[in-house]
Amino acid sequence: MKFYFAPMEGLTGYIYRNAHNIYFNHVDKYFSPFIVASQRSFKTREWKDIMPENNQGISIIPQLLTNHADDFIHMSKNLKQLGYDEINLNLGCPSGTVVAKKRGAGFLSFRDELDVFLDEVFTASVTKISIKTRIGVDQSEEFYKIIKIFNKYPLKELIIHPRIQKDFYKNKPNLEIFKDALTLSKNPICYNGDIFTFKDYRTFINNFPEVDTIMIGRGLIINPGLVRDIKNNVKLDKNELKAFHNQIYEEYKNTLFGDRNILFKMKEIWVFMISVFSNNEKYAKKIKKATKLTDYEEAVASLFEEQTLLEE
Ligand SMILES: Cc1cc2nc3c(=O)[nH]c(=O)nc-3n(C[C@H](O)[C@H](O)[C@H](O)COP(=O)(O)O)c2cc1C
Repeated sequence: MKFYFAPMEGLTGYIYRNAHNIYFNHVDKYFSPFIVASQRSFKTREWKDIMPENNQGISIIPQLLTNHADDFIHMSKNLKQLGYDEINLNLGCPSGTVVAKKRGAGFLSFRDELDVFLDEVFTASVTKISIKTRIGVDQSEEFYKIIKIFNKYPLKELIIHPRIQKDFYKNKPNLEIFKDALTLSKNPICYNGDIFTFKDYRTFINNFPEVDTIMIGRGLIINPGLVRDIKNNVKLDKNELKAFHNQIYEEYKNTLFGDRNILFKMKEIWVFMISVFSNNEKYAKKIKKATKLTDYEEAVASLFEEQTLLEE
């Protein structure tokens, strides 16, 4: 089984990825949070995230968000120059502002335009292209039309998060549609969605033994050792989690300016990671309320000292 770390805007930037790769070296590929493609060169933040020096020893696939073939091709060329030979297209982002611009999952409603877009980017053939997609915008059945378009092109991989845009993260992944995708797709498939525990993984793989690639997002932010647990049955340890946390925190302190920015990044991780701890509510509140680094450090230290990690 291959495991991918899902792209997560605001969370899985290069600082997080590097720390994860040092402490939990069991993920086959990381995907960068999306970069909005355009004719410009990279913004500083984007550049830092994908520059090879900041991703040494990490297998990373950059992701682009756009509905303009010219922009996709332009940025693909820039990425190729940096050594990337695969680019992932984001057709899954459900956010209102992204969808309103016909991007991400919003592009799935404009199937003729999507077809023309793919025709142009595959004709240009700058790098290999994989797609990360939802199964539709308003209804799951849209997927049967969408897959016909994907099947016209030689994708490196089709990563399916079987929710519709309107679901955001509510409801359950639609495994009926996913099952059909496995038979209908001419391209290799990777599954993504709601694998939070070893048990979730087992249940999924019992139902879909033919799947050989799984992408995990929130489950890995909650428990960064989840893939190791699945592969080797080694549980997350509090000391290594603390060391992992400290590495990320120190790096943010070294690269970001001002307590506010550092705390903002750390709090985003804790929204998820707090769930591996027992009795976490009180600590979650303290971390959320922290406005100074010292308050934050105190809250985190007491959490690690006073609570244990939950098993599942
Ligand atoms: C905070 C957040 C940021 C995300 N950013 C991206 C992104 O930049 N690109 C993308 O394709 N998906 C993004 N996603 C979606 C995840 O990659 C993934 O598809 C989704 O969380 C479902 O997988 P999971 O159930 O394993 O978390 C994001 C999700 C969250 C919650």
